[in-house]
Amino acid sequence: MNSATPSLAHFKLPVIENEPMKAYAKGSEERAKLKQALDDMIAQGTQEVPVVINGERIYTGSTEKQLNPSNHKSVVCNYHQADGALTEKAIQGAVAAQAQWEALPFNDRVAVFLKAADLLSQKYRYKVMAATMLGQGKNIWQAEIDAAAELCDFWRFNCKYAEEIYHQQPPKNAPGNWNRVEYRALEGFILGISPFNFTAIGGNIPSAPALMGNVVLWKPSPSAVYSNYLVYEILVEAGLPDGVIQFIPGPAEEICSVAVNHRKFAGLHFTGSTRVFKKLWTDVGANMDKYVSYPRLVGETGGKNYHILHPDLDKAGVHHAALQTIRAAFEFQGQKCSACSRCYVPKSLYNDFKASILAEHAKISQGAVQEFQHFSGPVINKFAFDKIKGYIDYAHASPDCEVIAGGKYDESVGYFIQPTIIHSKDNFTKTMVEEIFGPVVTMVVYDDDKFDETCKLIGDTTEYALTGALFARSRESIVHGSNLLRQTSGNFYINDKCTGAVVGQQPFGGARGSGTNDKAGSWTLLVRFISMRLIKENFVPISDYHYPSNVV
Ligand SMILES: NC(=O)c1ccc[n+]([C@@H]2O[C@H](COP(=O)([O-])OP(=O)(O)OC[C@H]3O[C@@H](n4cnc5c(N)ncnc54)[C@H](O)[C@@H]3O)[C@@H](O)[C@H]2O)c1
Ligand SMILES: N[C@@H](CCC=O)C(=O)O
Repeated sequence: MNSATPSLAHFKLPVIENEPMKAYAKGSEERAKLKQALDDMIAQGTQEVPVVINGERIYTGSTEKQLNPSNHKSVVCNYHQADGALTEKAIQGAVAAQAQWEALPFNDRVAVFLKAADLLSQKYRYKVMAATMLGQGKNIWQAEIDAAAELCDFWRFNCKYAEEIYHQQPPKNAPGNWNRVEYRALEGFILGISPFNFTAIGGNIPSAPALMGNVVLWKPSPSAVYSNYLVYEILVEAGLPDGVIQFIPGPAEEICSVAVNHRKFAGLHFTGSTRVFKKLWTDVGANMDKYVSYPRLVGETGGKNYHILHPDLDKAGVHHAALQTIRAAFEFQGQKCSACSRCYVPKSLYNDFKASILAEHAKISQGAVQEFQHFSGPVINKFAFDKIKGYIDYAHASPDCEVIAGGKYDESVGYFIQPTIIHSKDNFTKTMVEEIFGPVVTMVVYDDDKFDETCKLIGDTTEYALTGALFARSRESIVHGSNLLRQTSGNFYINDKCTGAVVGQQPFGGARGSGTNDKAGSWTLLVRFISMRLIKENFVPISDYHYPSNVV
């Protein structure tokens, strides 16, 4: 008999609010505590990160290193890798754990994630931020909005959304009947694959399906293993039962091949590049005859996000757009799927916009993240450095492009690439079309009387449709532009930068090449990981099978 808490009440969640963000101003308590956490983490040296399956921490001896991108001679952790056999063991353990986890009353599952959020908010905030800064190259503010605030918000708001979903019941009952719906987990396991660039996404990838009663194999990014492992241990301390989430860093293709070929593969929760998601989709498609049910494939992928300025902007509006473009293009070195990497400027405003953005660009300081004054830090690794460098070298060599700011790079200590601004005469130059995922933004100029055509160009230029922003003054321009740009992004911003969605405020995601647009940070993501069962209970026995219409 299940030892779950008997259902003796309908519990109400605590009031769910966004995690307050701390400013880390000079002399503040939070800055001192974060500094201490950074110093401690630097002093502790390289950490060992295990595979965790069924609660067992497994040091396989097959290890890879996660480097500090600010100083790539420094090793943040050695992580032990799962292989195919351990992946199979993780699947068996997860599937064995599901029945008891799903049967746990909703409030007991919720309590794990609410407690994890409070543990992160208070006890572990600075440690997880320090791991995100040193391991992934985020400065203080980028670490705060991600590894502290957004992850707390994911954990808390998902509970609120899940409660709202559970309250969705059939509105009508015929006399003598009671119709009810239960929200089952999916049969089998979910494969969760997370990217390097947000610790919060790492935490949400396994947590969202698990909250709904699913069991998950979580493969973190090799460039975010340490912070993701700390997140995992917080979930364990919060009471997550063994086997519900299996933590399996390791060779992605080997792990995914075992998982995607397994009969009990019930779904994929992926965030990462479009290329990888499309490959996984085809791998699943090739195995459809093996599965118990149709797997749920949920993916948030690439972006080639834009800012467009309307000709009706005044000088102040142009300067505001320049400031917001600096933030959207260069925060976290442009390593956000939402980063602004293309900018459309009307001819009449170009000189003012160029003057503003160059003046602001000149103020950007770049360096190691533990030197708090820097707005810009390193890109994540050698692969990214070489890829982004290639786009900059292309621009330097292209007759259609002029590098008007930045354009230099240095990997002698960390993977540092200067925030770079390109002016292109070609609307379809490579840096206007392809995702760069680095601190590079390309601007093109359009004729003032070609706003409508430019809006169409925005949609026709890339495969992506993740985020975009329109800067305009009049309501008429805002309405007109919003309508023309409807299909160009899943997150559309008006007079604001195209990055920075907050859980509970701006559900996040895009369609086309940017993903399935299931919207992380909203209820629509959670419903992808449930399978409803309708229950109709009849209270009144019948005495005859005939219907009145049969009586003649
Ligand atoms: N839309 C969003 O919400 C969102 C959020 C973050 C990142 N992203 C996208 O992710 C990319 C950057 O993150 P990244 O560099 O970690 O992406 P990535 O695709 O290189 O890696 C993402 C995850 O996939 C794994 N992976 C890599 N190759 C794989 C394979 N062949 N099979 C299975 N798994 C594989 C990686 O190990 C990692 O865990 C960018 O394209 C960015 O736009 C999108
Ligand atoms: N949700 C984040 C982007 C996540 C992807 O990298 C934003 O809105 O800036």
